[in-house]
Amino acid sequence: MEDWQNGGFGLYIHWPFCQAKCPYCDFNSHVSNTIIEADWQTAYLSEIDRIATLTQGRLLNSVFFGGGTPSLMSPELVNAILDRIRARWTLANDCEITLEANPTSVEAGRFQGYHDAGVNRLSMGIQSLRENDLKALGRLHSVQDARKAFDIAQKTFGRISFDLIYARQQQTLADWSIELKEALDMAVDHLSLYQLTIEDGTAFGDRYKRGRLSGLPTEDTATDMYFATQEICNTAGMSAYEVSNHAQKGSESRHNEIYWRYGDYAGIGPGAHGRVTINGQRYATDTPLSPALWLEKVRKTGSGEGSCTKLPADEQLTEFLLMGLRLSEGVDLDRASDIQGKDFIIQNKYLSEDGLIETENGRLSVTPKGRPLLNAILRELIP
Ligand SMILES: C[S@@+](CC[C@H](N)C(=O)[O-])C[C@H]1O[C@@H](n2cnc3c(N)ncnc32)[C@H](O)[C@@H]1O
Ligand SMILES: C[S@@+](CC[C@H](N)C(=O)[O-])C[C@H]1O[C@@H](n2cnc3c(N)ncnc32)[C@H](O)[C@@H]1O
Ligand code: SF4
Repeated sequence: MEDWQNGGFGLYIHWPFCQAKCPYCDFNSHVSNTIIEADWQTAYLSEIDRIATLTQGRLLNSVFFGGGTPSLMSPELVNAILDRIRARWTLANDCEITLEANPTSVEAGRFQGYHDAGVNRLSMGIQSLRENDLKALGRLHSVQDARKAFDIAQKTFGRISFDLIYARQQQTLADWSIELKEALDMAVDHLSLYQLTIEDGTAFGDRYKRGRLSGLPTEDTATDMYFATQEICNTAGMSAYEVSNHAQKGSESRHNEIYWRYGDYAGIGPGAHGRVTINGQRYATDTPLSPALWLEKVRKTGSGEGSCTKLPADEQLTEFLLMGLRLSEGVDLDRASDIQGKDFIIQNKYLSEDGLIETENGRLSVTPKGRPLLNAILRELIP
């Protein structure tokens, strides 16, 4: 086996800029009007060369342009990055190349260019199909923009996905059920459905602390929304393959699966993290968060690496379970034993007696009933 013990190998490229900062978002994204693309291109290509040297001979299963808003990159920049990647690694025949896009008309105008550069999957941040809610979420697109951009994407790419956020302010269970069905009518084969999380350090986080974020559903309503989501998507043939990700069979995101199957991925760009195995040793890598510092570091030292830490077996096992149990397919118990160097034993017998987890054909998974309790289950399973 290897590569990496079947999770595969991918590259994550982080573009850290957005046109405006959304009030809920704690991703590493910044608004700047002084972006010199040529400098960014030089830095990305230099990082690709450095990482290619460390991972020579590996077969690439996925490239993911994430952000920030990668659809603000010019197609020429995306093409230059992909050209360099194609020159440095062998790409698997079915290599998935995804780019995250915001659905404004300007960005939709670049879709063909991304396709021509080699992108074969587009992931669109639609977030909501309700005008007022898009405004409350601070988005710059309208529902009509989103639908138009989606149509263009559908004509351009073989695979498309979009993200929606639910459990929003003033949203009821009935509202969400109708909106979700409208989304499913848009004939997609992959959907990411995220429950709104109020993150510290965001505008929503600040408003929430001051008691100024009104109309959020209660925890019980949000849980009901989660179960309704599962039911509606199951009926539409779009079951969850991970907590928030739904797909038709065969349309699961390869890139996401690399992370959840605990494969290897190298992170390029400000704030990108990676898990890379070199000579049998698994490392966790990261890079400086600040776009300016990252750019400066690559230019001056020839490396954007912030830290590169050997992962001890117990941390690997924790990560393996944390990631893998999010997937409906669960984790391979033999691999858990391999990682920790002795048999992996489930200590708490009540978890399976209560129908929260199950073991079948050498795999351990969390049942649909257990899924909302995933964090509590993980605490019981991690030695
Ligand atoms: C890095 S963003 C996506 C890229 C793109 N800039 C966009 O906004 O469309 C990835 C996704 O995470 C989700 N997301 C970000 N912050 C969230 C939050 N606080 N709660 C729930 N989902 C969130 C959004 O659905 C978003 O599309
Ligand atoms: C937020 S998810 C959105 C997925 C999207 N809905 C789709 O199906 O394509 C984006 C992907 O990029 C990865 N990612 C996001 N930020 C990252 C970072 N800073 N370093 C490495 N990977 C990152 C995530 O783990 C995930 O696989
Ligand atoms: S949600 Fe997307 S567009 Fe909004 S700030 Fe975050 S990364 Fe940027």
